[in-house]
Amino acid sequence: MKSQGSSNRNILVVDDQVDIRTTIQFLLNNKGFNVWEAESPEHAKSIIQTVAIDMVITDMNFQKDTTSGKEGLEFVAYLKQHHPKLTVLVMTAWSTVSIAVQAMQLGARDFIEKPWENSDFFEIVERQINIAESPALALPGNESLISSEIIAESDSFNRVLENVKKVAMSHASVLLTGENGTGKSLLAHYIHQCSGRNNAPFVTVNLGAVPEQLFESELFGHKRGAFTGAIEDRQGRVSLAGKGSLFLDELATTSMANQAKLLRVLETKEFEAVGGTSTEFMGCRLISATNANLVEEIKAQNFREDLYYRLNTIEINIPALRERAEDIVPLAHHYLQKIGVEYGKPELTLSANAKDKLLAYQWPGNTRELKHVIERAVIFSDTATIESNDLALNAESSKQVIRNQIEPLAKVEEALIIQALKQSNGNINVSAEMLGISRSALYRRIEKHGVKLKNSY
Ligand SMILES: Nc1ncnc2c1ncn2[C@@H]1O[C@H](COP(=O)(O)OP(=O)(O)OP(=O)(O)O)[C@@H](O)[C@H]1O
Repeated sequence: MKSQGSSNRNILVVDDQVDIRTTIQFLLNNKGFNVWEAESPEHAKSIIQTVAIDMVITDMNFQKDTTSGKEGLEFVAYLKQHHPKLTVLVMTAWSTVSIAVQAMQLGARDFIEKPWENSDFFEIVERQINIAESPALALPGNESLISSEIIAESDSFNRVLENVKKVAMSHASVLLTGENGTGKSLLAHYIHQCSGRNNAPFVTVNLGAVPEQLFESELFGHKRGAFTGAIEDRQGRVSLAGKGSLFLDELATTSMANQAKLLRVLETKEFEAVGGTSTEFMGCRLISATNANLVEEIKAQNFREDLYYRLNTIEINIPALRERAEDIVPLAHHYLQKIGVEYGKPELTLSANAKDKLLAYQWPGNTRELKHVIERAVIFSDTATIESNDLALNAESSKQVIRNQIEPLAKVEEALIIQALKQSNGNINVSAEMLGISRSALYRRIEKHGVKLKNSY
């Protein structure tokens, strides 16, 4: 059955419930689309044979009392195989979002949660129609710029990239997990660039660096005079992100009280600036990252389970660098080339011994640490080849510490932090750089170990 809109774009709605089909038909006709209806995947297949359909929006369960999504998944796989250019959106209940994730792995572009807000529903449809009509929207120059900066040789990191590209097109909240320096921020940016939101801002909030009492103001903004120090109106990050992506880095550092505030906004999609009276709509997509084990943090009652489920529609774990040894030398070459050019030494190479040393090291600071090691080596190298001695690493002793557990790891960590602070005369930026971790990660550890910050060391 077809109902006419004013445009020539055809959307096929597949659902066994007539009221759902009617609601969508009404909504999309109003926006100018022609809507075709099918009550089953079989019916839909016959329509697709005869009509030039632009988009399929399909339910995942077609038999009474089934919730497995099996029929829907088979239908998505069929569409991907026989009509690979067709844009497919799936509809799922909030509790079965995992089915939507499987559907996206099979080729669906995005999902719509039932029950939906009409504005959200239309926004998702419109974004995917725009991407289908103008693929450049999804893959502008920036995408290739960032992807050329991402080194991926190992199977495990390539799998991460595959998943990242698949989820980028959807509106799903993504949680990136992995140790410090594994590339979570880089991939968050990449998700944004590969998404249909890439013409809108990508805004980062490093939650580890936001003082507890300024959390609301940082995220939602404040009005002049709202609190001592609020000398003028300030726009929050959520509103700065607009319809783009908001990247919440160091998520686990958020206090329970602020987690509750964040959750409330995510549930209602509405927020007010501190001291403000008007309600604003949250239109951005959320990408978050943490190096903590949130399941453990939930058990320890440090993290809200309901917030975790709001943020981790799709969770992607980035393996530590030592678990993907194939990436180590290509990454080292990448940085050697890049940093070599910056320092006027473009011809530098790595000796075989240097490569062995890089491969033997454990990389607790992951790719960030590797980058710093190469930078140091470039600065100090006097010859065209970087030898193992030029790398300020001691693979043997680093293994020794892990093998013998000479000191509890926490003690070693504390001692290293104090040493870095002493050497940098208390400068947090320099210390973080020396330790190969972010500023906020350093602050967190300083707090954990109770290290006293002094003006001079
Ligand atoms: N696969 C990669 N290819 C090239 N560079 C990478 C890759 N992964 C990470 N990097 C680089 O390593 C550095 C650290 O990465 P990034 O800041 O994204 O890590 P992170 O996991 O967000 O760290 P943290 O948890 O400390 O915030 C950055 O300079 C980033 O560009």
